[in-house]
Amino acid sequence: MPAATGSIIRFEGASKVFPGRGKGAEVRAVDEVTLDIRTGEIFGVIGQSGAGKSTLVRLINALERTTGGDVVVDGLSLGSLSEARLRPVRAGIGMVFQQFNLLASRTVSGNVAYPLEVAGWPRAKRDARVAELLDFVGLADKAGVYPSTLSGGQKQRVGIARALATNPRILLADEATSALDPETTRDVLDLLQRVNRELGITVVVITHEMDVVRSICHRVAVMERGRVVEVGEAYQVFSSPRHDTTRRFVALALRDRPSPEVLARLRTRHSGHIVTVGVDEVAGSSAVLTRTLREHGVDGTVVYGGITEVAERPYGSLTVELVGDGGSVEAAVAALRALTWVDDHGRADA
Ligand SMILES: Nc1ncnc2c1ncn2[C@@H]1O[C@H](COP(=O)(O)OP(=O)(O)OP(=O)(O)O)[C@@H](O)[C@H]1O
Repeated sequence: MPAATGSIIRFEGASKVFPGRGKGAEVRAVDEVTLDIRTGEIFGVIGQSGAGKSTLVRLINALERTTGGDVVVDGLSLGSLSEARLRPVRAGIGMVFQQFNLLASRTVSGNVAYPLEVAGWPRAKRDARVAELLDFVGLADKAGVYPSTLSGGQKQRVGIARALATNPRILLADEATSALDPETTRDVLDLLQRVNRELGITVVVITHEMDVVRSICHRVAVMERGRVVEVGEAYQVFSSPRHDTTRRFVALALRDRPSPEVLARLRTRHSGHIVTVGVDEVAGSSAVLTRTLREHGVDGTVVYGGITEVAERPYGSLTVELVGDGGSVEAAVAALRALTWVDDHGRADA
């Protein structure tokens, strides 16, 4: 993880209230959010549709202005800045969108060059920068083609190259992978990770998929109805979610724990004592599990589960059928409990 030092973006009781449409009530899209995003990190904002994620992120580049509180970017309080003084702040922030927003009438190079033209870069400098960016995103051979001929993943790479053109310190990615298939999503997430690591750019990722957070985010905020209901290190939030909304997102991303239906099927196939055991960096690995069972003379058969990576650290659970004599299974379960969390499903006939 890059060294995350001071905060580059700070929400200070920031609110955005939209007037009601027609006779409808006003919408508190962002409701008194206080939050720090640190220099050099990949920060995720997750929440269901309508939670206020897009609005929160649009407050960072002042595409939306706060109606209460403030947002401080690089030490500048946006609430007090005029439109003219916001311009250089916006130039230091790149943005990529779910629908790519490429100009169909321009080639790939033309799209990437666009913000440089707007910023008044001379032709030769512009061409060199575009070549460098296309090389970085792996599209040097597509410079002269039009966006309509590109795949979704390639379009998003162009979007990222364009967003990086003017050397921003911050990149905002609003559901950047939501229109992509899983394999292409992985490629684009890898690219965002390189943007962060190799260029030192702070990346803010908005998503409704915890899998995106699991793959690349260092820290995450969970939003619900305009509020941040949980914030922390991605690993911490995955391993001990405190809010119900967070728990639902985590369960969807990991899919490692057996549902009641799966458990019922497991019982028809396995008559022994079934437990689900947490596997994480602190509590050790599946090797610790195996050793503990061996020490108690208990046989363990993995019947369900999965171990994945959260923020590049191991995390998951294994559901195991335990078979042993006398009280050995109970003793083994007690020993496991001392190491990690254990969900004891018992025996089918218990
Ligand atoms: N310009 C606007 N005028 C009125 N209401 C708005 C406006 N923009 C957003 N909203 C409302 O603010 C709330 C939050 O919207 P926002 O788009 O920020 O949520 P989101 O979490 O990004 O959801 P999604 O993923 O569906 O975009 C929603 O109820 C939305 O209808």
